[in-house]
Amino acid sequence: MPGSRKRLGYWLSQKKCKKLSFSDIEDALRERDIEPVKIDLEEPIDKQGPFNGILHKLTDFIAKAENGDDEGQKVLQYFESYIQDNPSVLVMDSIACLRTLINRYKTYCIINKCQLLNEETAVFIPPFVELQTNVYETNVHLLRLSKVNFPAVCKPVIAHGSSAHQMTLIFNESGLKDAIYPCVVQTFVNHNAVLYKLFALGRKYTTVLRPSIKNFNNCEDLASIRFDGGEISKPNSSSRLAVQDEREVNGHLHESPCPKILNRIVQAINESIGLGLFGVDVIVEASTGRIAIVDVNAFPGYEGVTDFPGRLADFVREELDKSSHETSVITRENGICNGTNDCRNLTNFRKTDTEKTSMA
Ligand SMILES: Nc1ncnc2c1ncn2[C@@H]1O[C@H](COP(=O)(O)OP(=O)(O)OP(=O)(O)O)[C@@H](O)[C@H]1O
Ligand SMILES: O=P(O)(O)O[C@H]1[C@H](O)[C@H](O)[C@H](OP(=O)(O)O)[C@@H](OP(=O)(O)O)[C@@H]1O
Ligand SMILES: [Mg+2]
Repeated sequence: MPGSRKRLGYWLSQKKCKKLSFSDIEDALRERDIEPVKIDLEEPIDKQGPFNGILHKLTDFIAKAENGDDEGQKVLQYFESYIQDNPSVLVMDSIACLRTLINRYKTYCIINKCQLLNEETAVFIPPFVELQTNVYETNVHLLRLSKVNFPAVCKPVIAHGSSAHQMTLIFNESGLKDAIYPCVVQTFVNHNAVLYKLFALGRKYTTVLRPSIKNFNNCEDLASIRFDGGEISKPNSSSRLAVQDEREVNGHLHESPCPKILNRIVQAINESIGLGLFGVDVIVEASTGRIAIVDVNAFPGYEGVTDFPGRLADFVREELDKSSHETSVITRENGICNGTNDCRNLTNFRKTDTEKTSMA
């Protein structure tokens, strides 16, 4: 029933709980009549329920499972079989959506199909290509075919996990020997070293300004540069790569992107990938003012979002209420279930891969 007391299972790493001050989130949830229960992944989940919803960040396990790791596969298997047996439990976010998101190439491809990306909105994804192995001639050919220009950023295909942020800036074709494979190579866009993080909860979001990589002009002869993609745009980044030389500034320095367009970007990603808790990293192309989407992150840090615990708790409450409303509508319309276990899933979080693709 919408408005009634709910039980929310959650699993976040200890590090993530600490970073988010999860005890504040627990208080905010309780204020909204939601009882948070930490899930022990080593015990059967059904014995820890019943749950109306589950909030989690299992991306590291998903990334490990993709790499064939036993622990990752086991955790996911248990989790997914629990969800299969309890389809009325709302999962924030669904494992299927996160599987897409941890692969940078798949994520870029899905967003690229959104109607939002056009000349009128001036939103784009910088040209990119997936390179599987270090075969120089093939890679040069693929790069040219995909219209990826130099400088370019080489990013690991898998976007989460320990080695997901090791990136290489390359300035010419011979730099391809320095990339770590498999990777996605993407044209580097000069943006005056400013990045905008859009921290989203469903369709609502907050914009936070961050440091970013400086401009590069006339740099065809530079040697490749390795960097940690996860560190450059942190609030207190101390990277020399993020220090903009005033002489290299192009166009207008701090032209903020139009909030209406940012709003549409968040909506498009919420719908096309089916995510509820996510961050979008955008930059403004210095020479044109166009907005480039360069990264989408699952359940990011939300650092800089005012009253994040309250906003997250409001979001969870709304989603749980929506979910129980949808469940009771199916019950009335089909007479197929009793409102507990038999209902089909309706929300974005639980769309199947086929449904998601057709929405893109
Ligand atoms: N196409 C691009 N053009 C210019 N700069 C870029 C581009 N792509 C990424 N960057 C820069 O590289 C940094 C890391 O890129 P990206 O966000 O894709 O990596 P990440 O490791 O997934 O980071 P995180 O997950 O912490 O957001 C960005 O913060 C931005 O400064
Ligand atoms: O500055 P933000 O909040 O974007 O930093 C995020 C980062 O973008 C990634 O989402 C990280 O997730 P992983 O790639 O899965 O490691 C987040 O790490 P986490 O430890 O908070 O989950 C960063 O906060
Ligand atoms: Mg990322």
